[in-house]
Amino acid sequence: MTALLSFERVSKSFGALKVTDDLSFEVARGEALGVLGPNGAGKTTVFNLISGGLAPDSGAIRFNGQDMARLSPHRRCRAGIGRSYQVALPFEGMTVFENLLVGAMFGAGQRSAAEANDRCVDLLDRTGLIGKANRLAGTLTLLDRKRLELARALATDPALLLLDEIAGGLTEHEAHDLIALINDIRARGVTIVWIEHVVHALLAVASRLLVINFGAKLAEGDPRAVMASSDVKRVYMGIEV
Ligand SMILES: Nc1ncnc2c1ncn2[C@@H]1O[C@H](COP(=O)(O)OP(=O)(O)OP(=O)(O)O)[C@@H](O)[C@H]1O
Repeated sequence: MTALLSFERVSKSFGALKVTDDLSFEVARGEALGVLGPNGAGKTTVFNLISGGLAPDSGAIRFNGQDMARLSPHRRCRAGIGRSYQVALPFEGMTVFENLLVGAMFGAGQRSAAEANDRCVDLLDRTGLIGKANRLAGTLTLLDRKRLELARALATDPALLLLDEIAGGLTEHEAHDLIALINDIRARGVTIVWIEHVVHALLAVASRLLVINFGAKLAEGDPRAVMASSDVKRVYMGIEV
Protein backbone atom coordinates (compact mmCIF):
# COMPACT_ATOMS: atom_id res chain seq x y z
CA MET A 1 0.00 0.00 0.00
CA THR A 2 1.22 3.54 -0.73
CA ALA A 3 2.53 5.39 2.31
CA LEU A 4 0.51 8.42 3.38
CA LEU A 5 3.71 10.47 3.47
CA SER A 6 7.04 9.73 1.88
CA PHE A 7 10.16 11.77 2.29
CA GLU A 8 12.57 10.69 -0.42
CA ARG A 9 16.26 11.57 -0.21
CA VAL A 10 15.49 15.13 0.85
CA SER A 11 18.27 17.67 1.46
CA LYS A 12 18.06 21.27 2.63
CA SER A 13 20.83 23.73 3.48
CA PHE A 14 20.87 27.23 4.93
CA GLY A 15 24.05 28.66 3.43
CA ALA A 16 26.86 26.28 4.38
CA LEU A 17 24.74 24.54 7.04
CA LYS A 18 23.18 21.29 5.81
CA VAL A 19 20.09 20.95 7.98
CA THR A 20 18.44 18.03 6.17
CA ASP A 21 20.91 15.54 4.79
CA ASP A 22 19.68 13.02 2.23
CA LEU A 23 16.87 12.04 4.60
CA SER A 24 14.32 9.37 3.67
CA PHE A 25 11.42 7.96 5.69
CA GLU A 26 7.81 6.96 5.23
CA VAL A 27 4.70 7.33 7.33
CA ALA A 28 2.00 4.69 6.91
CA ARG A 29 -1.67 5.57 7.14
CA GLY A 30 -2.89 5.34 10.75
CA GLU A 31 0.47 5.15 12.48
CA ALA A 32 1.95 7.49 15.09
CA LEU A 33 5.57 8.27 14.32
CA GLY A 34 7.60 9.87 17.09
CA VAL A 35 10.55 12.06 16.08
CA LEU A 36 13.49 12.59 18.42
CA GLY A 37 16.86 14.25 18.11
CA PRO A 38 19.16 16.72 19.84
CA ASN A 39 18.46 20.46 19.70
CA GLY A 40 19.20 21.82 16.26
CA ALA A 41 19.17 18.35 14.64
CA GLY A 42 16.75 19.56 11.97
CA LYS A 43 13.42 18.18 13.22
CA THR A 44 11.31 21.31 12.80
CA THR A 45 12.89 21.84 9.40
CA VAL A 46 11.41 18.47 8.36
CA PHE A 47 7.96 19.77 9.35
CA ASN A 48 8.54 23.02 7.45
CA LEU A 49 9.46 21.01 4.36
CA ILE A 50 6.33 18.84 4.69
CA SER A 51 3.92 21.72 5.34
CA GLY A 52 5.44 23.92 2.66
CA GLY A 53 7.12 26.74 4.58
CA LEU A 54 10.43 25.62 3.08
CA ALA A 55 11.30 24.05 -0.27
CA PRO A 56 13.85 21.21 -0.42
CA ASP A 57 17.08 21.71 -2.39
CA SER A 58 16.74 18.14 -3.66
CA GLY A 59 14.60 15.06 -3.15
CA ALA A 60 10.84 14.59 -3.19
CA ILE A 61 8.02 14.78 -0.66
CA ARG A 62 4.85 12.87 -1.51
CA PHE A 63 1.55 12.95 0.33
CA ASN A 64 -1.09 10.43 -0.68
CA GLY A 65 1.16 9.62 -3.62
CA GLN A 66 1.08 13.24 -4.86
CA ASP A 67 4.29 15.26 -5.25
CA MET A 68 3.98 18.27 -2.94
CA ALA A 69 6.72 20.36 -4.59
CA ARG A 70 4.43 22.81 -6.34
CA LEU A 71 1.79 23.12 -3.64
CA SER A 72 1.67 26.22 -1.43
CA PRO A 73 1.26 25.75 2.34
CA HIS A 74 -2.49 26.51 2.26
CA ARG A 75 -3.05 23.95 -0.49
CA ARG A 76 -1.15 21.36 1.52
CA CYS A 77 -3.45 22.17 4.44
CA ARG A 78 -6.48 21.65 2.18
CA ALA A 79 -4.94 18.38 0.97
CA GLY A 80 -5.00 17.15 4.59
CA ILE A 81 -1.70 18.18 6.21
CA GLY A 82 -2.28 19.94 9.55
CA ARG A 83 0.38 21.12 11.95
CA SER A 84 1.05 22.83 15.23
CA TYR A 85 4.00 25.17 15.81
CA GLN A 86 6.62 24.93 18.53
CA VAL A 87 6.02 28.59 19.36
CA ALA A 88 2.25 29.01 19.29
CA LEU A 89 1.18 31.80 16.98
CA PRO A 90 -2.60 32.18 17.19
CA PHE A 91 -4.50 35.05 15.58
CA GLU A 92 -4.09 37.08 18.77
CA GLY A 93 -6.80 39.67 18.10
CA MET A 94 -9.41 36.98 17.42
CA THR A 95 -11.24 34.89 19.99
CA VAL A 96 -10.36 31.25 20.62
CA PHE A 97 -13.55 30.22 18.80
CA GLU A 98 -12.76 32.42 15.78
CA ASN A 99 -9.25 30.95 15.59
CA LEU A 100 -10.78 27.48 15.23
CA LEU A 101 -13.42 28.67 12.82
CA VAL A 102 -10.73 29.81 10.38
CA GLY A 103 -9.37 26.24 10.33
CA ALA A 104 -12.80 24.64 10.12
CA MET A 105 -13.90 26.86 7.22
CA PHE A 106 -10.72 26.88 5.15
CA GLY A 107 -9.05 23.53 5.88
CA ALA A 108 -9.54 20.13 4.27
CA GLY A 109 -13.15 19.69 5.45
CA GLN A 110 -15.56 21.32 3.04
CA ARG A 111 -18.40 22.29 5.35
CA SER A 112 -21.16 24.84 5.81
CA ALA A 113 -20.91 27.59 8.43
CA ALA A 114 -23.32 25.67 10.70
CA GLU A 115 -21.28 22.47 10.40
CA ALA A 116 -18.05 24.40 11.04
CA ASN A 117 -19.64 25.88 14.13
CA ASP A 118 -20.51 22.42 15.49
CA ARG A 119 -17.05 21.12 14.68
CA CYS A 120 -15.43 23.97 16.64
CA VAL A 121 -17.63 23.42 19.68
CA ASP A 122 -16.74 19.72 19.68
CA LEU A 123 -13.01 20.47 19.40
CA LEU A 124 -13.10 23.13 22.13
CA ASP A 125 -14.77 20.58 24.36
CA ARG A 126 -12.23 17.86 23.60
CA THR A 127 -9.24 20.15 24.11
CA GLY A 128 -10.50 21.69 27.37
CA LEU A 129 -10.99 25.18 25.91
CA ILE A 130 -14.77 25.37 25.88
CA GLY A 131 -14.87 27.75 28.87
CA LYS A 132 -12.51 30.12 27.08
CA ALA A 133 -14.18 30.16 23.66
CA ASN A 134 -14.80 33.90 23.76
CA ARG A 135 -11.44 34.95 25.18
CA LEU A 136 -9.02 36.76 22.88
CA ALA A 137 -6.33 34.26 21.87
CA GLY A 138 -3.62 36.79 22.73
CA THR A 139 -4.62 36.65 26.41
CA LEU A 140 -4.22 32.88 26.84
CA THR A 141 -1.67 31.22 29.13
CA LEU A 142 1.09 29.07 27.63
CA LEU A 143 -0.83 25.84 28.27
CA ASP A 144 -3.99 27.17 26.67
CA ARG A 145 -2.01 28.46 23.70
CA LYS A 146 -0.72 24.91 23.23
CA ARG A 147 -4.25 23.56 23.46
CA LEU A 148 -5.38 26.11 20.90
CA GLU A 149 -2.48 25.18 18.60
CA LEU A 150 -3.68 21.57 18.64
CA ALA A 151 -7.39 22.42 18.34
CA ARG A 152 -6.76 24.79 15.45
CA ALA A 153 -4.73 22.19 13.57
CA LEU A 154 -7.50 19.62 14.16
CA ALA A 155 -10.13 22.06 12.92
CA THR A 156 -8.59 21.82 9.45
CA ASP A 157 -9.52 18.07 9.33
CA PRO A 158 -6.01 16.75 8.77
CA ALA A 159 -5.38 13.22 7.55
CA LEU A 160 -1.81 13.83 8.74
CA LEU A 161 -1.24 15.82 11.93
CA LEU A 162 2.25 17.18 12.61
CA LEU A 163 2.80 18.05 16.28
CA ASP A 164 5.86 20.09 17.23
CA GLU A 165 6.81 19.87 20.93
CA ILE A 166 3.40 20.37 22.46
CA ALA A 167 4.14 18.57 25.75
CA GLY A 168 7.01 20.81 26.90
CA GLY A 169 6.30 22.69 30.12
CA LEU A 170 3.19 20.69 31.05
CA THR A 171 2.63 19.21 34.51
CA GLU A 172 2.42 15.42 34.88
CA HIS A 173 -1.38 15.63 35.02
CA GLU A 174 -1.59 17.89 31.96
CA ALA A 175 0.77 15.61 30.01
CA HIS A 176 -1.44 12.65 30.94
CA ASP A 177 -4.50 14.43 29.51
CA LEU A 178 -2.59 15.40 26.38
CA ILE A 179 -1.49 11.80 25.79
CA ALA A 180 -5.11 10.64 26.12
CA LEU A 181 -6.23 13.30 23.66
CA ILE A 182 -3.57 12.44 21.07
CA ASN A 183 -4.33 8.72 21.36
CA ASP A 184 -8.01 9.55 20.84
CA ILE A 185 -7.18 11.63 17.75
CA ARG A 186 -5.26 8.69 16.35
CA ALA A 187 -8.08 6.25 17.20
CA ARG A 188 -10.35 8.44 15.05
CA GLY A 189 -8.14 7.73 12.04
CA VAL A 190 -5.69 10.65 11.98
CA THR A 191 -2.07 9.76 11.22
CA ILE A 192 0.35 11.49 13.58
CA VAL A 193 3.97 12.61 13.42
CA TRP A 194 5.09 14.06 16.75
CA ILE A 195 8.40 15.81 17.50
CA GLU A 196 8.85 15.76 21.26
CA HIS A 197 11.60 15.99 23.87
CA VAL A 198 9.26 14.71 26.63
CA VAL A 199 10.18 11.11 25.88
CA HIS A 200 7.73 9.38 28.22
CA ALA A 201 4.83 11.23 26.56
CA LEU A 202 6.11 10.33 23.11
CA LEU A 203 6.51 6.67 24.05
CA ALA A 204 2.92 6.57 25.30
CA VAL A 205 1.72 7.40 21.79
CA ALA A 206 4.33 6.45 19.17
CA SER A 207 4.10 3.15 17.31
CA ARG A 208 7.49 3.85 15.72
CA LEU A 209 10.38 6.24 16.32
CA LEU A 210 12.64 8.18 13.98
CA VAL A 211 15.79 9.72 15.43
CA ILE A 212 17.50 12.54 13.52
CA ASN A 213 21.02 13.83 14.12
CA PHE A 214 22.71 16.53 11.99
CA GLY A 215 19.80 16.32 9.55
CA ALA A 216 20.33 12.62 8.85
CA LYS A 217 18.62 9.47 10.11
CA LEU A 218 20.34 8.01 13.17
CA ALA A 219 17.79 5.29 13.96
CA GLU A 220 14.28 4.23 13.02
CA GLY A 221 11.92 1.47 14.14
CA ASP A 222 10.23 -0.07 17.15
CA PRO A 223 10.30 2.50 20.02
CA ARG A 224 11.85 0.15 22.59
CA ALA A 225 14.54 -1.06 20.21
CA VAL A 226 15.35 2.51 19.14
CA MET A 227 15.61 3.79 22.73
CA ALA A 228 17.86 0.83 23.61
CA SER A 229 20.24 1.41 20.69
CA SER A 230 23.73 2.50 21.69
CA ASP A 231 23.83 5.25 19.01
CA VAL A 232 20.66 6.83 20.39
CA LYS A 233 21.89 6.55 24.00
CA ARG A 234 25.15 8.24 23.04
CA VAL A 235 23.80 11.02 20.82
CA TYR A 236 20.46 11.81 22.40
CA MET A 237 20.96 10.94 26.05
CA GLY A 238 24.71 11.60 26.29
CA ILE A 239 25.33 8.12 27.70
CA GLU A 240 28.55 6.46 26.57
CA VAL A 241 27.98 2.71 26.06
N1 LIG B 1 15.34 29.72 8.26
C1 LIG B 1 16.53 29.38 8.75
N2 LIG B 1 17.65 30.02 8.38
C2 LIG B 1 18.87 29.66 8.86
N3 LIG B 1 19.07 28.64 9.71
C3 LIG B 1 18.00 27.96 10.11
C4 LIG B 1 16.67 28.28 9.67
N4 LIG B 1 15.79 27.41 10.24
C5 LIG B 1 16.54 26.60 11.00
N5 LIG B 1 17.85 26.92 10.93
C6 LIG B 1 18.95 26.23 11.62
O1 LIG B 1 18.85 24.86 11.23
C7 LIG B 1 19.20 24.01 12.32
C8 LIG B 1 18.07 23.05 12.58
O2 LIG B 1 16.94 23.76 13.08
P1 LIG B 1 15.59 23.02 13.48
O3 LIG B 1 14.69 24.06 14.08
O4 LIG B 1 15.06 22.24 12.34
O5 LIG B 1 16.11 22.03 14.62
P2 LIG B 1 15.30 21.16 15.67
O6 LIG B 1 15.85 19.78 15.61
O7 LIG B 1 13.84 21.32 15.47
O8 LIG B 1 15.74 21.82 17.06
P3 LIG B 1 14.97 21.98 18.47
O9 LIG B 1 14.88 20.62 19.08
O10 LIG B 1 15.88 22.89 19.24
O11 LIG B 1 13.64 22.61 18.19
C9 LIG B 1 19.53 24.93 13.49
O12 LIG B 1 20.93 25.10 13.52
C10 LIG B 1 18.83 26.22 13.13
O13 LIG B 1 19.46 27.32 13.71
